[in-house]
Amino acid sequence: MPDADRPAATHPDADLAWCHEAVQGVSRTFALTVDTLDEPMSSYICLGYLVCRIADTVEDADHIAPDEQAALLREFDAALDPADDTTAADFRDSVGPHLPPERERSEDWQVVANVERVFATFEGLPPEVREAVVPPAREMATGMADFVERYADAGGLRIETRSELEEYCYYVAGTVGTLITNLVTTLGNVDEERTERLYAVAEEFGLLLQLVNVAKDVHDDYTEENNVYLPAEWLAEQGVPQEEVVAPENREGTASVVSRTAGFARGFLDGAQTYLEHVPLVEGNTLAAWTIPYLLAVGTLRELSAHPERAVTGEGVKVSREEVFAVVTAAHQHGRDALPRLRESIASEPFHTAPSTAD
Ligand SMILES: CC(C)=CCC/C(C)=C/CC/C(C)=C/COP(=O)(O)OP(=O)(O)O
Repeated sequence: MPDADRPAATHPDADLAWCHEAVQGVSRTFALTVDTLDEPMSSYICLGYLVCRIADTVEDADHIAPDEQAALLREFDAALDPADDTTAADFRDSVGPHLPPERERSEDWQVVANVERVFATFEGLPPEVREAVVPPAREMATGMADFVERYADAGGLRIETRSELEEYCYYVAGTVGTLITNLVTTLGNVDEERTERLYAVAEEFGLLLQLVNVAKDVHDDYTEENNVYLPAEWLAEQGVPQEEVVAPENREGTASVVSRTAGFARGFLDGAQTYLEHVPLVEGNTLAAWTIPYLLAVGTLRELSAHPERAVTGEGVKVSREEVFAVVTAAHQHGRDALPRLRESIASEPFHTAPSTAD
């Protein structure tokens, strides 16, 4: 959207408050993160994430035909493009017929329905914030459109190889790493060497978090969204066709691919930790905000190793509420030097039962 056409938020404070409320409903990860950041970074990340989440909701919608989904994602990209006349209102008009009826609308779809409000609030942020968010958000939306088109005939995504899984994770989460890094490096006075170092590992942080989700959500991704992210080549080695990924007779075979995916994710832990060791704490950015998802990923990987089959049956793989609480508390209490010790402790046993939490 060109600058001249930028709508002013009519009730900026109420709109911003609405956006903060909305984040609490759509993402457990970002609910914690946004709460743990200080202002103004908290609002920058809140809006940046909501913009990305709209694309994600369209991409996950299996009630929309793939060609229509791809067209919506491309229109969303155009609405973000400063050089294009397409507006959030145009996108809202196009997505309108696909919105679930108001009473049945999930929080994700309420955010999509309120795209104009999200954009108006986003437009009220400083220009350098918008310039940090828009390119990665556009890369995400167009990457998602490409994937939806690639698998249009399959009815849902069917990742084939390890490298395709990595490519997919880059578009849906690596781009978020870039978005965060754009914000913390352009708003802070960060030297070139540190900036380069951060970009080199930001993508790995996103890949880590997304691969953990891929490994733990096998059942729901297939039954609720008709997507199989476990690579066909890995499943084939276990004799499992992608269409039978959650069939009871394939439980063991699929579980071993879940473990393999968790191992793949583990390979990105060092990169994510390097990010945490160097991320600049500027404009309300806090170390704890990013330490929390990192340590929760470590805990989820531990649970995945212990019970990979639970990702297949739908029983669910997650760290307990008590452990989340203990991790959040520890992330607030400790600095960068404690990261290796916290990681090691959480990798071996649930954190709230570990002796070191009583330190
Ligand atoms: C540099 C850096 C910090 C990179 C990390 C980038 C990042 C946070 C990517 C988001 C990936 C992700 C899987 C979020 C959680 O899922 P979700 O939002 O779908 O919701 P859930 O938490 O409810 O599963």
